Amino acid sequence: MEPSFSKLQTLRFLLPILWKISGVALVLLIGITLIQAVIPIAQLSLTSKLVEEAAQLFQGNSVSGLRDVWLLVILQFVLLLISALLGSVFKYTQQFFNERATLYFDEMMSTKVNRLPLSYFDNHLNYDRLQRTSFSIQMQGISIVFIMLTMIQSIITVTGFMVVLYQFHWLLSVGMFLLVVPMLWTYLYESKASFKLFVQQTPDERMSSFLSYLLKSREGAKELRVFELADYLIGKWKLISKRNIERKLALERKTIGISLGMQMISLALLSGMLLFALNTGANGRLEIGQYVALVQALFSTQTLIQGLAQGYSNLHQNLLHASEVVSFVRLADKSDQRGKADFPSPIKQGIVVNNLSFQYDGAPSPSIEELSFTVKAGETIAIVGDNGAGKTTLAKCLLGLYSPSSGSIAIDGMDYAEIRAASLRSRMSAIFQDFVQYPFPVWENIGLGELAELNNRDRLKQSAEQANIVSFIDKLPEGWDTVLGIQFDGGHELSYGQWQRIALNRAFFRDFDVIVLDEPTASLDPMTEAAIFENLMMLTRGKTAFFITHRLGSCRFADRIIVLKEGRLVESGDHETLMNKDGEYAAMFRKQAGWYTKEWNKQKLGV
Ligand SMILES: Nc1ncnc2c1ncn2[C@@H]1O[C@H](COP(=O)(O)OP(=O)(O)OP(=O)(O)O)[C@@H](O)[C@H]1O
Repeated sequence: MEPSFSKLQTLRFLLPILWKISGVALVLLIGITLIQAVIPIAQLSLTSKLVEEAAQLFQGNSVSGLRDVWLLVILQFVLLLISALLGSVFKYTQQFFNERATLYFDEMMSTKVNRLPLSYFDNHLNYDRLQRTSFSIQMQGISIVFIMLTMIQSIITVTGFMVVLYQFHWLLSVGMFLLVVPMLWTYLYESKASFKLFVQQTPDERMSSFLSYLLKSREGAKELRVFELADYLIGKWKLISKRNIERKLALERKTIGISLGMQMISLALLSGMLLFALNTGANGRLEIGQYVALVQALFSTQTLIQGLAQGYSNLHQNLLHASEVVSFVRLADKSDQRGKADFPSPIKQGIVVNNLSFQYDGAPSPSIEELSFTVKAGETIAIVGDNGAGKTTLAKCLLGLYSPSSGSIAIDGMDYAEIRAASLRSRMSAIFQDFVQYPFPVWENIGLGELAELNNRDRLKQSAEQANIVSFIDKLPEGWDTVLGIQFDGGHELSYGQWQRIALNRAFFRDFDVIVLDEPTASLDPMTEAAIFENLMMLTRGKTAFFITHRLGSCRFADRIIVLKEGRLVESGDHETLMNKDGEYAAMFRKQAGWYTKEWNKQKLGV
């Protein structure tokens, strides 16, 4: 996939950013580059003079004796010293600039990723793009400035050398110029081919890193041992990695062949020019000092031209990588196209879901279809249904994380799309099935629910009291300051259910109008679960709450139950109404209740 930004557009986007990162460093780097560019030209004329003087001295023809030679040697020493000093300053400034730029681009990417709609993460092509953008930022994007500086330096030096060569004979400068063509072609071919391979290989590289991570991660450790999967997964990883390596080596073989051909042409040209210089010398038209300078100029120019061609091809490749970054950043900017209204807090009337359908990117059919229901402000709604019925999808739509494919959701008559994203988020809270386990202290794990109150220990304690987890926190080795999880030094691991209680508290710590709880008690013991549901009324008083659950007993706490089946709403009403109706809900409820009754015994299972 060819990035959609031209090299010029990419440069126009990048250069002001690089200037912003550190203008002073840029000026310093450019200044040093310019000085370093003319030093070799001065060196060349010094060498010529030095050899001339030395030849005179050795033959006993020198008028001034050693004095002039000494002066030249000192001059050469000073030039080399300046060059070395500037080299060191350049190296440090480069490192400084690199570190700053990496930080800047990493931050820019993380910010942009988090501004993208959640649906961005539902398409595998976007994961490929994210991977490529990260790689391009880390490895390539910011080297553009250094490549350009090196090229400027080489162009100035080469021009100086070309002038020197031209003074000997115009044929030499033309011959040198001819060297550029095959070199440039070769390197450009190589850079285009390797970028194409980089894009092609992204899905395989992703799978390979996923497997490599799984094989070394804590998440995979249990299953890999129980099912003895290590050898199988290592084999799978090796197969993909070998395929990747083979593709890279095939490209390498091809480019080495082409590059060898190019080198032969350039060496033949160079040898021809050396013979020409020797011939000129033999005919008495060159002094020995001039001959030495000429040979030095020829070799240096050849090396510099090679560097220039390589620099140009690197620049080309880097710009391709950078255009990945630019198109990603631009794409993120386009995504936030919501309205400007504020969330109508507190909610007075309620939420109206009207003909809501949502289809995932690339999915063959909608996951929820034509859902219509209303929720009064302050109501607690249970959402139930089989696996894959569309409960979580509906929850994400209710949270404004997904925009409807068709239909709408409105709060107090205001369509979600009209509300500013930040305003909508600030009034919503949620706990998901796969909540995050932050390896931070307890207070931070809970406080993250409402960043503005993160350091308000009194509010944290009050919220923990309401959620009934104070005694649990007090029993932890360092109470509120206990770092959770064992990934880091001094961390204390919790059971999944304990983690869930912390995550629940985080959700309730937020100052919200609407809360969505996706299987909030799935890992809790029956006593804790009962306590939480009894507490739910108090915790959500005056707020609108949705909870998804497979444990239908908890639906008794809901004002209303919404039953989904294959993405459609099939029933809605409170527990009594739905039981009396004797439809889907009643069937599911009886099935579950049967597990706890006398009739459900071993005989029924045929044991
Ligand atoms: N990111 C996705 N991309 C494509 N399809 C998806 C995605 N997430 C879910 N689906 C599909 O949408 C349908 C509804 O999924 P959803 O997660 O909403 O169901 P659910 O009722 O919450 O299920 P469960 O009870 O198992 O959690 C499923 O058929 C699923 O395959």
